[in-house]
Amino acid sequence: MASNFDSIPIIDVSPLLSNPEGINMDDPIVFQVLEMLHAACKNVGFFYVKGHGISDTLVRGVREVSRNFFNLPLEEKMKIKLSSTTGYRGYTKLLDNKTQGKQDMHESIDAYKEFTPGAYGPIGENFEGPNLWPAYPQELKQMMEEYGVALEKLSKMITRGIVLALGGSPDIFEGDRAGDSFWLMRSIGYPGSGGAAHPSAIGCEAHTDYGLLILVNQDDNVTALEVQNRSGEWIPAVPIPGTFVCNIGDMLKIWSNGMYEPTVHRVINNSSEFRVSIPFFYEPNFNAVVEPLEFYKQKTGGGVAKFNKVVYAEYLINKVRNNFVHE
Ligand SMILES: O=C(O)CCC(=O)C(=O)O
Ligand SMILES: [Fe+2]
Repeated sequence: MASNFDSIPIIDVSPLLSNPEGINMDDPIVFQVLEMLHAACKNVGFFYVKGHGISDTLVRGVREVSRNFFNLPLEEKMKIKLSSTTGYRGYTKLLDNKTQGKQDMHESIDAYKEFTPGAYGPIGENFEGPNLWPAYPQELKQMMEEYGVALEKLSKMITRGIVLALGGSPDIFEGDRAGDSFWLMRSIGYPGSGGAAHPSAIGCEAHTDYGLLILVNQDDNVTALEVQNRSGEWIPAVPIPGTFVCNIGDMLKIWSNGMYEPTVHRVINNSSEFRVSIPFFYEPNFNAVVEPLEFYKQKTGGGVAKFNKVVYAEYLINKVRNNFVHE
């Protein structure tokens, strides 16, 4: 449960990356990072990730190239339109995405992990690829693919740190759980208010995210993401150059038996600038069965499960079907 935080902690994760053989718990600096991760997940549900080792060129580059795409005429962008027949991959125009039933003042490109058609039977057909990339900017595909590889690695490492913080086995979320994460990357463009009459001012309605862990790469010059504390106050996630904003999702709540709960957040772009952000959603395996883990049941309430199990793909399809305006 989010506490009455009034700021979002900053965690330098570089000590977790310095040992390629694994995270060394005996190192007091590592230990301190793990403690900070646990406290941030428990009390805030959000933290900035610093020292992540991903090049600034790539982090800024994916935003700039996405911005160039959003600047194209609508008819050009609609050539890669997302629908239920594209596996929910591709472009969604302004106001065609819904959060909590309300239209969002944003446009986006969604790319999911690609998998072999037929790999998951009938339910998998809903999400079969390939991803849809535009002819222009031509470099978007390659940059986003490189970005996806880097962000999956980073998400995995942070997840390991969260488990190790309580003395759990670091690979608890690998293998059948999230070892083959069905991740989603979403490039989002939020128009600036700039005095224009918008039918909706909310870039993204208040919500929690579905998966395990989310890393948001946001423009440096616009503050628009807001995080709700226990008293209902909205705390701005002011951009800190060189960091990602990390938050936890619904599936981590179930797996951790409520040790960690996702925090409600929303996006409002009141600036005059067009804002680009790229959340990377680190998710369970497509067909993972998500239920409270024994390790966390012991830590949270005498071994008793507080939540029912969920098949991730079923959870996802229900969410996604409610999210897009279908014509
Ligand atoms: O744009 C952002 O900063 C975050 C967007 C978000 O919360 C989401 O897409 O789930
Ligand atoms: Fe979100």
